[in-house]
Amino acid sequence: MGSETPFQLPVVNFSELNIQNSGDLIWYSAKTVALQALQEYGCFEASFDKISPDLQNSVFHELEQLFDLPLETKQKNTSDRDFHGYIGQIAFMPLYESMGIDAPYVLEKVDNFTSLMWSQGNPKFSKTIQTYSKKLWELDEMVKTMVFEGLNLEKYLEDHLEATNYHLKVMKYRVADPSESNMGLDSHADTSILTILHQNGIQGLEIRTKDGDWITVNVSPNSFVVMAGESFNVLSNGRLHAPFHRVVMNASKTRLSVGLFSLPKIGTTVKPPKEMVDEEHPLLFKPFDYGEFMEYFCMSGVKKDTYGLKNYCGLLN
Ligand SMILES: O=C(O)CCC(=O)C(=O)O
Ligand SMILES: [Fe+2]
Repeated sequence: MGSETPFQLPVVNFSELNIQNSGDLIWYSAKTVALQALQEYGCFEASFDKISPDLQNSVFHELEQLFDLPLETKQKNTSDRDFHGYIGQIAFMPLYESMGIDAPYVLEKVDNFTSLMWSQGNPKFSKTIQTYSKKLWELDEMVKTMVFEGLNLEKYLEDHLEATNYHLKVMKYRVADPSESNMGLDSHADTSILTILHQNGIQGLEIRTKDGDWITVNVSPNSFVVMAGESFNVLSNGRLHAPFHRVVMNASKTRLSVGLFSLPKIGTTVKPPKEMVDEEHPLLFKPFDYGEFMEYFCMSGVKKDTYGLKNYCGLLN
């Protein structure tokens, strides 16, 4: 394991794009690259100057302050949903800590989180995270518009977006002690529809290709990694690849990262539109409910290098 060849993911520039101009040639060429990359690698690098370097610096500055809070404070970030609250102090991944905020583009939601962390409030934190999340959300919608257009599923897009929830996860990976493993986060595929990742300039993300090789993703400064999760794999009836990925901490500085996860709303049935199923593409999954799947997923224990959703509702297991 771990051939770790330096590798450049396909890059898509979203800076000049907006959904209103989806008839333009630049939209079309960006869409072609994005869709191909999601099919081949399950991810691509996105540049998006609507999130300026200044805003990025502010986000990571605020996150430094957040992770510097006492553990008892950070542990006030609880959730009735698995994996949505504080995660950390885990024996087999000691470098990792994370916290989560649902619907992070809603100021009130971020404020609720902020007031748990700082009893006197912290308007700067709230506003920075909300502004940033709203822009990430725009990027998420552009990517989904491209995928739905590219797969001729435009007529389903609106309902699909309506049936989606968003969760922002903020993460910290500390530097490993000499006696510790440098594995920051073990290999997994996201269960989300799409995940948009962003880091503080410290590398560490690795992706497993369809051939099983691990590649180090050197993300350019100011760029994002857009990645398909298993829910998109199901929705596209296998067309989009959900890559296994992990974080390896070879850096000598703390790595901070952020992920905007889009997730199917609990109580909605996820299944591919009928256009995705034909003789050449037999149905690969039973329809599923994300909430019921998560219950199964947590009960059965998260297993390294295993597709949870495929295990749960795959028809060809
Ligand atoms: O920190 C990263 O870049 C990756 C995080 C990740 O894969 C996850 O939270 O699912
Ligand atoms: Fe992930």
